[in-house]
Amino acid sequence: MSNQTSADLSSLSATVVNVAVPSGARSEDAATRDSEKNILTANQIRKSYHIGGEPRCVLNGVNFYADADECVFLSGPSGSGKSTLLSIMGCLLECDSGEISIAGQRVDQLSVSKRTRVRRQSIGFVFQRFQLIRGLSAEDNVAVPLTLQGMSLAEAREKAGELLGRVGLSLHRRQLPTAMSPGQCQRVALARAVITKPKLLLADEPTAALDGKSGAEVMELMKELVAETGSASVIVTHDPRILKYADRICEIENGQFK
Ligand SMILES: Nc1ncnc2c1ncn2[C@@H]1O[C@H](COP(=O)(O)OP(=O)(O)OP(=O)(O)O)[C@@H](O)[C@H]1O
Repeated sequence: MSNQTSADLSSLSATVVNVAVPSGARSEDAATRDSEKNILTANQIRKSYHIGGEPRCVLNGVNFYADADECVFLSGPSGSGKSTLLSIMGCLLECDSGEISIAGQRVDQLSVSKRTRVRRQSIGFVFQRFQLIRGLSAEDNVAVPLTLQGMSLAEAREKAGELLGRVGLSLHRRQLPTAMSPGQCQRVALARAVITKPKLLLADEPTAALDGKSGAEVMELMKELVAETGSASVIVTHDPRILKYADRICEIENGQFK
């Protein structure tokens, strides 16, 4: 993620107050929620990094949830642990302790290979810098997750082509990412993230590298595509321009949600 200025952060906080987006991350209020809608639950997540042989606690007993049809923003100062939490929830990084459930399945105790399977089947990722494969066309980038699930390349390409049409890139199917604009690249990355209809979409600063118009287009498409599958989305962002897309904002500080 980019290093954002404190001005950006105060702007985000100020807007939180102004638009009155619900805040809060706690899973203790589960009794008041519809458990059938729950997609992601994280309970008492702890994570330390060892720096110079010394442990440094980044997440100190974090609780979090995201439900179907919900877009939750994660905010907080630089270094507060947002990306770490996102990586743990995305089965990319192991926590030291705590429980994570995705679509009703505990994932924190799974073997690496089983967590990889959960990731491929249930989670889509969007990154700030797109992370497209440079040597593959837009269509093949989007087809990759389907082929990893066992679909033939021909069928995967057909579905990828259809989805690229949905995100306004039907004329760019055969183009390499290096020949596309940042906004177009992020739309390809979004298509790649949702092509398997994942239950959970995780995005790390998806609009930070985009101008306002491209960022809004990506967010509109993300909301539209995620709504079709009833997925939950969790977005780490410092970008006050996209605040209106949040259903709930959770602010992390000193290893815990405020
Ligand atoms: N692999 C690692 N090894 C050691 N320390 C790490 C590692 N990854 C992250 N950290 C440290 O953990 C803390 C939290 O990092 P993280 O990237 O999760 O924060 P963040 O809130 O996403 O920050 P930013 O908004 O600046 O991207 C930071 O102090 C960072 O330097």
